[in-house]
Amino acid sequence: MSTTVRSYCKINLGLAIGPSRADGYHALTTLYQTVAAHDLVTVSAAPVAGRKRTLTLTSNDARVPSTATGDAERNTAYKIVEKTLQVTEIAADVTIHIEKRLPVQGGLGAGSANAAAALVALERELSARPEWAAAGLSGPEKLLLASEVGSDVPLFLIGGSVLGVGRGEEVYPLPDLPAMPCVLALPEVGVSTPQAFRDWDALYTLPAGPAPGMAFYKKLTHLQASDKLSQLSRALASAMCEPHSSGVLPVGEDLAENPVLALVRTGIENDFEEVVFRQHPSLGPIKRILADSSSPEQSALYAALSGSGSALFGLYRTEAAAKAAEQRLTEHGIRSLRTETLPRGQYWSSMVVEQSTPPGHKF
Ligand SMILES: C[C@](O)(CO)[C@H](O)COP(=O)(O)OP(=O)(O)OC[C@H]1O[C@@H](n2ccc(N)nc2=O)[C@H](O)[C@@H]1O
Ligand SMILES: Nc1ncnc2c1ncn2[C@@H]1O[C@H](COP(=O)(O)OP(=O)(O)OP(=O)(O)O)[C@@H](O)[C@H]1O
Repeated sequence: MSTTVRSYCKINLGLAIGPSRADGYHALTTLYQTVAAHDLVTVSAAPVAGRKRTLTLTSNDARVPSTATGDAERNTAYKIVEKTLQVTEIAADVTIHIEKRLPVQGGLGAGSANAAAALVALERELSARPEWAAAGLSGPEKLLLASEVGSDVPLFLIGGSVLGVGRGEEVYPLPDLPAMPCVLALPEVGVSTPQAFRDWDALYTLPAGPAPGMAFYKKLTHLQASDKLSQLSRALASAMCEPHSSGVLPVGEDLAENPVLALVRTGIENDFEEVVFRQHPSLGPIKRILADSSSPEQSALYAALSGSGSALFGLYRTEAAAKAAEQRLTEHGIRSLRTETLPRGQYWSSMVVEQSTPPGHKF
């Protein structure tokens, strides 16, 4: 048997970084949105005699930790499959293949999505065998395993528009924003997420003891940092509620698009831009290319860095505007991907590509 699923990626519509926590993570608030661009993850599982299980991981991309590169244990998909087999006490030979189409270290959560996709595919493999069918994990158990693999993994077990708080792993499904044309700009540079958080701390944390040149440091107190999180939460809540509130829509604005317009009007920002655009000066101009057009109707409704980057995205009102943005990026020699945001229903209904059974197999 083998099951292939689409491993969709995400963008962040606003990301506020809060105080660093005792466990080394940072509190954050973000609105995740799943996007149709994807990798493909194939899992096959076969029973083994005895209790010894084997796990093999292959990929078409040498940058993905795999059995061939000798560090498969670092791979998010490997980790979640291993944890699931341990918890369910299932002895199986499992192979995972990741066909990478999305960038590595792109801020699109592609590696995190691979873990959620591997879990979905593994579940389907297990449920197809009578001897394993009863061993399934509950929804909360799956979210817990996902959060142990990475802060960005649980969102992919929800899909659509998702509120992320805590260190990003505490996720709540939000009413879906309408599907919109989206262009991803994929610069050649990779950005390390831990390094981007360290750069944030370096910018906003005063060094211990008296130091000359203190004026160069900005201090974000614990209180101010917490307030940044609350500000974004308030902006998200009011924007999501706007179509139902007593607010009067400005003339000419489409009600269906209104939550996105309302979000943009609240001034959502990605805090990572402040540090990542300094470290990688080529990225700021790409945001302007995504955002601006000579004709106002072709400008992006919103453009920003995704997560810690290096990918950036633009959201557009029409396919024509998205195509024009793609064209502008091509003219500047920047790789891009034209796609669309993916509401929760479509995320789940289009996830499974195929499930095959070996000849002669009986359910
Ligand atoms: C930047 C985002 O992509 C936004 O969506 C995520 O916060 C990153 O999520 P992720 O890649 O799943 O991150 P994890 O694998 O959990 O953490 C990688 C490293 O990033 C840092 N990290 C991550 C999340 C967080 N809220 N605070 C942090 O400081 C920590 O140094 C951690 O060791
Ligand atoms: N399944 C995977 N695919 C790609 N990289 C992986 C995977 N599992 C672990 N990694 C490691 O994780 C690192 C980050 O890769 P990933 O593609 O998840 O970054 P990202 O898109 O920036 O994610 P995020 O938005 O969560 O920060 C890679 O450099 C790689 O060594």
